[in-house]
Amino acid sequence: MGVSGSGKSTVAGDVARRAGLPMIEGDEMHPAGNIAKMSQGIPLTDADREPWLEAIAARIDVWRQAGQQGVITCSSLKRAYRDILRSGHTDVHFVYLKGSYELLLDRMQHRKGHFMPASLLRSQFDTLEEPGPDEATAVSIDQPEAAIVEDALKQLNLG
Ligand SMILES: Nc1ncnc2c1ncn2[C@@H]1O[C@H](COP(=O)(O)OP(=O)(O)OP(=O)(O)O)[C@@H](O)[C@H]1O
Ligand SMILES: O=C(O)[C@H](O)[C@@H](O)[C@H](O)[C@H](O)CO
Repeated sequence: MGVSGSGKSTVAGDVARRAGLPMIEGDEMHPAGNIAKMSQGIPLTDADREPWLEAIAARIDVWRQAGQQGVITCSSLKRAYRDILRSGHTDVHFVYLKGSYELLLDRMQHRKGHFMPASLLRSQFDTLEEPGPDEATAVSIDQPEAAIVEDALKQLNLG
């Protein structure tokens, strides 16, 4: 979890590979209307995000029912969103990729070919309810990718 540009896709891909787990890109589960909105620089509302979060929770439940683990990326900005993803279970572990607005803006401005404009970063931070240690383990993104991945694997007891 983390705001746009925090490295969810990058880190989740590495973590999944290292741990031998399947990985799903949460952004690919957005309804088309959500992608269209973000592409136009319009922030999503709670109502826009709800069906998307429900779809991700359902996908997690498929893994749960199969007795399998997996890695899935999702911004998960508010506690209420994380509640939807947990859906009352204690087996959903969040890794919060934490970084400053300035660092993220720089990364988003240098990223090519992504639908999310850097202009939406401010609203991502405005929406973000940072998870406390009761909800997630935070990993600083102000370090090389490999170090972030090591931290995440350790926090998840996968390393
Ligand atoms: N540790 C890092 N150091 C430097 N650049 C990084 C690091 N991690 C990711 N990046 C770069 O930052 C950008 C954002 O990363 P990425 O696309 O993985 O973020 P994201 O959270 O999945 O974004 P979004 O939610 O918007 O899809 C990419 O260009 C990526 O290459
Ligand atoms: O909750 C949200 O506003 C969205 O999930 C965004 O965070 C994007 O999907 C994603 O991060 C793309 O950049």
